[in-house]
Amino acid sequence: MAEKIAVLGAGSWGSVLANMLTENGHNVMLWSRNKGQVEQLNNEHLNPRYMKDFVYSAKLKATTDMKAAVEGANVVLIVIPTKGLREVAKKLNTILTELHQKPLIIHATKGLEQNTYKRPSEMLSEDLSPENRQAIVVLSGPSHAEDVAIKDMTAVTAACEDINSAKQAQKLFSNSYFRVYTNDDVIGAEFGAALKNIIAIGAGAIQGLGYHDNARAALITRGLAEIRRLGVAFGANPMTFIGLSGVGDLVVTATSKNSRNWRAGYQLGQGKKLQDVIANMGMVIEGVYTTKAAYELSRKRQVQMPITEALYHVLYEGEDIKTAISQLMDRDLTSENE
Ligand SMILES: NC(=O)C1=CN([C@@H]2O[C@H](COP(=O)(O)OP(=O)(O)OC[C@H]3O[C@@H](n4cnc5c(N)ncnc54)[C@H](OP(=O)(O)O)[C@@H]3O)[C@@H](O)[C@H]2O)C=CC1
Ligand SMILES: O=C(CO)COP(=O)(O)O
Repeated sequence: MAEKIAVLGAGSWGSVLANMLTENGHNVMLWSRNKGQVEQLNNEHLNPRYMKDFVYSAKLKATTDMKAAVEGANVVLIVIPTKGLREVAKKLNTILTELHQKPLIIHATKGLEQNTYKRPSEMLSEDLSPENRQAIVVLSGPSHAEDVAIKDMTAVTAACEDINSAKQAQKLFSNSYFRVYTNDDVIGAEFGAALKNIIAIGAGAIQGLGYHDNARAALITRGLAEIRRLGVAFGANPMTFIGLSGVGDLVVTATSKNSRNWRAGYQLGQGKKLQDVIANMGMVIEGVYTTKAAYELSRKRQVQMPITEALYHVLYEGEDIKTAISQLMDRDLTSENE
């Protein structure tokens, strides 16, 4: 059944998901705060800053007016970086109160909030009043916008404690090249999504330094161990970390040149300065901020996250990457399952 869907956020992922939902037959309105971008999407079906050379469906409509986007929508998909999520959620909450609407909320944000260490669904459940929303579903998994845009085969997870809402999201997004599984473990899905970006920066960095396949496999595997440790400490199901929103997303992000986090790490490994890498990316590098939040959270909770800690010292205290790697390798020898 065709649904009316508002998509908030027209960056690489929001715009490609909006396009896919349009092609799935839904009535989609894409919201962006950027007037020029909206005009170009509506008139030329292009969004070159975020998806160079990709031509969007002529049926996809965009607007800078959030109220117009949301009016009549029974689903709101939020695809905003962690840093801007509360600002957008608060604005949405005011609009939903005015419109007396109660849509299903789906989000695709991958990160943890600075200082509070909250997951995106926790932020949304605080800023969107219960009378203005149904359940909150997390859409997560190995899904670079660039691959979905060219209809490459992709599989992701729709996670929600309310499994019927997860199933609703599953139906909306699924098609011949995009397969959605359900999961009821929101905590695991969101920790996996946020923390894999840290390891992806690390994987890029070691490749930028000239290390090879063994090093990357070691980093991914031991990265997964510490992602799982932190997630489980907060109540995640350990099985979720061997699923799409865990190892799946970790593998794609830590091995793909499409990954903003991997590319950032690669440039750092080649000696570029963090501020220059951020300035030149032109898109969000969530892992830079998640590294700080996860490092602080792991210390507070007394969970061992040696790779995250090493990257924190590199990104925030200016430690030389080679020194950080030596320190990681020289730690006391230990058992794999600790
Ligand atoms: N790119 C991908 O392949 C995937 C990304 N994700 C996740 O999705 C989220 C979004 O990523 P992505 O699309 O890549 O990000 P981009 O950097 O490509 O785009 C971010 C979008 O969010 C908008 N935005 C940022 N802050 C605000 C704000 N305060 N108010 C209104 N709009 C805002 C930007 O608007 P403006 O242009 O005006 O700055 C832009 O449209 C991230 O958490 C990311 O980890 C998840 C899966 C895949
Ligand atoms: O989450 C993603 C793919 O699943 C996108 O990762 P990047 O932000 O590193 O490009």
